[in-house]
Amino acid sequence: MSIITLNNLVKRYGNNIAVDNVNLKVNQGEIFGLLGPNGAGKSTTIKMIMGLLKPNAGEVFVDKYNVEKQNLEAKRLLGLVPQELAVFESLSARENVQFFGGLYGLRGKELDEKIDQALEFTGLKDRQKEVASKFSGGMKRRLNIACAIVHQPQIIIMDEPTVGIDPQSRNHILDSVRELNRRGATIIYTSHYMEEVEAVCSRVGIIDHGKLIACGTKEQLKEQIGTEKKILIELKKLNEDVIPEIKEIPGVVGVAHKENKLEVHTQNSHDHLQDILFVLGKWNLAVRNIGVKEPDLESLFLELTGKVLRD
Ligand SMILES: Nc1ncnc2c1ncn2[C@@H]1O[C@H](COP(=O)(O)OP(=O)(O)OP(=O)(O)O)[C@@H](O)[C@H]1O
Repeated sequence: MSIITLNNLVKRYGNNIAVDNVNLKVNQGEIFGLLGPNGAGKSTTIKMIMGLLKPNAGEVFVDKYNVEKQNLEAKRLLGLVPQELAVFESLSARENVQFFGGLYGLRGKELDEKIDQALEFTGLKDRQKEVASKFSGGMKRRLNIACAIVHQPQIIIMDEPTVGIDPQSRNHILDSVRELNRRGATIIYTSHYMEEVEAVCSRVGIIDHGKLIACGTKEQLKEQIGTEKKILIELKKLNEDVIPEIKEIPGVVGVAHKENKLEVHTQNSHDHLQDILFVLGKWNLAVRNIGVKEPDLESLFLELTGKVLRD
């Protein structure tokens, strides 16, 4: 069941079209990744989902609510972790979370309990009394998350939550994305880091110049372009006579070799490893090492847009 629906969504800034007729459904309970380079239109899309920005055309539904017309009802279901830190430097961690909890209408004992849970969840409970200005970049990012989830929303939108932080905080954030999802939240996660999206998201939309150019599970996306998988095999000793027989295995599209190493290119949709090992065994060729290089979203992006994802 879809919990967020974008219908023909358009946003222009003067002549620049930031979001270009995007149609998208995000399913309840999934971690949906919105992947695209800087300036692709990710933040603009998120702002329209949150009702912070009015589209030029099209509409957004959050659950059954039209975001423009039933903004309050929709907002109650949403929590936004914005790209720019939205914490008050002069307030303590606890006071920050308290402020945001208050905005969502939490009061008294319920507010206190939910603040405790949000601080605990983001690993900031021990530092709750310290002012945010003393925090490292990674801790501020975690506080940003605590503020966004204090009201325990059904849907959490994270806009590039790991930009400019150390690897430890990054891993902490990625773990918390998985944990929030395990506890039932639907997550939209935007990033221009392919590895992060691959690591945490169940489905991915790829956006470039405001257009959603591909959407599906990671496996579907990779199959869509039919990128080859490479199987790298190191043998004790290579007998080149085996190569024509490996080439005959259905789905094998090419074999390269150097010294005692074979590089077998196969179609991604088939699993050929067993067949290749069978042929090598038949020729009594001992295998020292095997590695499989899967196609990744980076190669898909390159194929779809003709450019690399990284800036
Ligand atoms: N307030 C604004 N006024 C004019 N143009 C804008 C404004 N906000 C965004 N844009 C433009 O709209 C396009 C999409 O920007 P957006 O911030 O949505 O991209 P993004 O994918 O989130 O990239 P980033 O990761 O850099 O934030 C860009 O060309 C950007 O320059």
